[in-house]
This record gives sequence, structure tokens and C-alpha cells, in this order.
Amino acid sequence: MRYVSTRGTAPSLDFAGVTLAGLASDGGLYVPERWPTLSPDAIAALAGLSYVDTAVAVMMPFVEGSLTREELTELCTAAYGRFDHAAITPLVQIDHDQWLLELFHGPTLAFKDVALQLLGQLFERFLKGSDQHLTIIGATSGDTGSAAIDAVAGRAGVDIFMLHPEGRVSDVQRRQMTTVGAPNVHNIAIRGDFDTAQALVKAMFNDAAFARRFRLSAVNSINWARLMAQVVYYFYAAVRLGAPGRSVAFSVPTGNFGDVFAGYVAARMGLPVARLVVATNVNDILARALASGDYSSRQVVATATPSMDIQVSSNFERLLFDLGGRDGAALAGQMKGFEATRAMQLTNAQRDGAAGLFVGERVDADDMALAMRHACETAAQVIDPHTAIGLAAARRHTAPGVPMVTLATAHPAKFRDAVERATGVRPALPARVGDLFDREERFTVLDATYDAVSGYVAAHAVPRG
Ligand SMILES: Cc1ncc(COP(=O)(O)O)c(C=O)c1O
Ligand SMILES: N[C@@H](CCOP(=O)(O)O)C(=O)O
Repeated sequence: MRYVSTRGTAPSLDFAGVTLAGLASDGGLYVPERWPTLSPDAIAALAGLSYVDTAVAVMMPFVEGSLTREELTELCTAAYGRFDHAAITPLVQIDHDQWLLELFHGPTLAFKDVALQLLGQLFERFLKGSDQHLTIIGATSGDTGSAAIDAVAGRAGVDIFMLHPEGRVSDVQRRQMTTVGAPNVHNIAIRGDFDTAQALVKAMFNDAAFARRFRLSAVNSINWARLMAQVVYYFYAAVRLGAPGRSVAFSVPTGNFGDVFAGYVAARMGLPVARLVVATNVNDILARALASGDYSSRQVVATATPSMDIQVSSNFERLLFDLGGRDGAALAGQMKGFEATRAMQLTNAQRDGAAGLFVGERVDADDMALAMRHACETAAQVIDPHTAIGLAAARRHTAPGVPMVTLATAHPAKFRDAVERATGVRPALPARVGDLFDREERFTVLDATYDAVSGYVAAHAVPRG
């Protein structure tokens, strides 16, 4: 499988190449040159398979040329060996048509582990025998950071620099990042919001001199391998609910548009997906874009769902590319315009294409709290605030007879204060992170400027040999 950039001019790469590169050299994002498909018979054959076997069947077409089936199986077995539920991503029914897909049984208690545990394995595999040192730079609104750090902490040949917005992540999220003592982990709290952190990371990739000096790589969902691994659980859940004979709808709490884009990929691969509900908090750029075509970024508002406090959704570019006829030059122009003005209008093809599958829903703080109480009272489920945004949106779009699956993206204990405020229940931290509040924190606070951040990375990273 070859991969092409959404902005049309970066060289096409194989799977190993895109995994190590992260962002394309023209500033675009890599996507497969075509969508592989699974026939209804192949989807039916997934019934009863373990998570690892499902993962191998779904991901194999994407890694062809870079990994054998045996190698992929080995990497998936190692990646999912640290999850504390035998099903890896179990489904929980909460009423007749509503389900939760629990994605938080990995080491850092959020859906990010599903992809990042695999990405850690992939980095090790693709760097084997190379004397190149990898400098991973990433931005997090809380969950990617801890999952990525867990995946690469202590690994030889890799340093990770993770930017988070100072004071805008939960105490559990911050400590999961800042109490990891491994010397290859560098936490940076920036005086700014997540969008600024993400822009700084992209600026380092786009700084040709900087990118020549260090072998940069990405752990954010700009890295294609992240999304590929997330496609798997859409198949795993839908097959358990009757696919390919029955269509299934998904509601996805959304920020950077990675998780829900993985659902789009599953649909492009042939999974019968009835609807993808793009659930946002009041930072609703995506809900507005899907409703009116107006993709214009506003000031980020801090909410009880900090991981979704995002106004520039990185992966939306991948959707616009695919729906706009895969015209890299046109998309590059559209994105450059957005970068300059923080506003753009979707084309008719992009709007109409999205309308067939996606629907956007903005959920405010009151409806989020109501959804948390509803899950507690009717199904005895304590859910985290991000999942509650998804559930509230799901309940507005459930059609009789079509199973609606809300992606439960984080363990409620990561957001104990918000859960307690809404439900009166204070979720206990699972034993695997039990001593989090006894460990010493280590991070550097920097101004959100390019010079401050790139200077810090340059001073601590290992240059190319
Ligand atoms: C708990 C949680 N829910 C939802 C999201 C949004 O996911 P995405 O950025 O893939 O849209 C995030 C952050 O990515 C998250 O950490
Ligand atoms: N919510 C995310 C933001 C980064 O998203 P990513 O999926 O692109 O890594 C987080 O938790 O950091």
C-alpha cells in the first residue's frame, strides 16, 4: 500500500515510511492512495474473532509491503497484552438501542491507548537495526500525551517532547504525563491552548532546517498509523451487533476529528455504518461546519471536557481531501487560506459528501451532566464527561431498530471532579495508576512561541547522525 499527501506534493510513501514521518513534507496528512474494501463475506467472517485477529484482518491491507501477517499479529498481540479486559474494547448495552463501546481499558485509561500501544510497537519494529534517533513531538489536550508517553517511555533510540496547555488538563491527565521518570520523556506546559500547541508542533515539522537537523516523528492523529488502529474497533463492535447484515450507527465525542474519521474509513472499507454523529462540546467548529459549511475557528472555551477543547480539527483535512475529489492542489489552497484567516467555506462537494454519513451535534454543559445522570440512573453506568457528550448527541439521533454505539473514550476516574459534580459519585482510580498522586512531577513551563518551544526541543533532542 502506498500513501499520498492531502496537499499533493510530498513524495508517496509506504506504511513504514508514513509511520516514521508523521506529517507529510508539504504540510499535508498522509492517506492511503485508495481505500481497501472488505466484502460482506469477509466482514461476516470476523464474527467470533478475538480483538487481535480482527485487528490483523482489518489492518493487513494498510500495512502490505511493510509488515507480514505474522509480524502484524506479533505486534498486535504485544500491544493489546496490556489491556485489562479480555475483549479489549467491550460493548455495554444501556437500553434497547443504545450501547457504549468502552475504549478505556488500556494502561492510561483512554481510547488513545488502542492506537498508541500499537504505535509504540511499530516504532520499535521500524527502527530496528537503524542508528537514527527519533525525536517525537506531540501536542495534547490531555489523553494523547499520557498514552504516547506510556507507549515510548524508556524505549531506546527515541525521545518524546509533549506539549500540553498549562492548567487546562485534569489533574489525573497531567500527572499521568509528568510523573513518568524516564529520561527520554520531556513534558512542556505551554502558556496557551491546545490549538496553539498543535500549531507549534506542525510548525516544527514545516521548518525545513529543523526537520533536517532532527528525525522528527508524530504520535498525534496526524500520524496515519493512529487512525488505522482506531478503524478496528468500529468493525469489532458492528460485527457483534449484526453487521454486515445490519447497519450500525456511532456517536463519537469529537475534537481533532481522528476517532470519527476512523469510522469514516470503516464505512469506506465496506462496513455498513448508518450514521456518524460528530458530538462536540461548545467548541463546536465541526458541528457548525457540518450544518452550514462554515469552518471558522473561534476562541477556545475551557470546559469540563478538556480533551475536546479544540477549534482546529486536524483530521478534518483528510475528510475534505477525500470528499473534494482528492485534489491535492485545491485542498492545499483551501488549507492555506484557513491557516491565514482561521475561516473557510466547504465546497458543495465537501458539504454534500459529508451530509450522507455525518451529522454534527453541539452538546452544552447542562445536557452533558444530564446524560451522565441518565447513564447512572437507568443503566448504573458511571461515564466520563466526554462520553456523556457522545451519549447526549446519540440520544438525539437514535433511529428505531438501528443500534447506536457511543464511543466511551475515557475512564470516568480521569475526570473525577466533573463526574462527582454531575452525579454525586466520585470514581476511584483503578489500581494500575494507584500511586499517581504520590509520584513526583517533572515538566517545564514555556511561552507559547515558536522560538521558546523549538529552542527547548533543539537543546534536548539528539540530532541526526
Ligand atoms: C477522552 C477523549 N474523548 C474524545 C476526544 C476527541 O477525539 P478526536 O480528537 O479523535 O476527535 C479526545 C481527544 O482526542 C479525548 O481524549
Ligand atoms: N484530545 C487529544 C488531542 C490530540 O488529539 P490527537 O488524536 O490528534 O492526538 C488529546 O487528548 O491530546
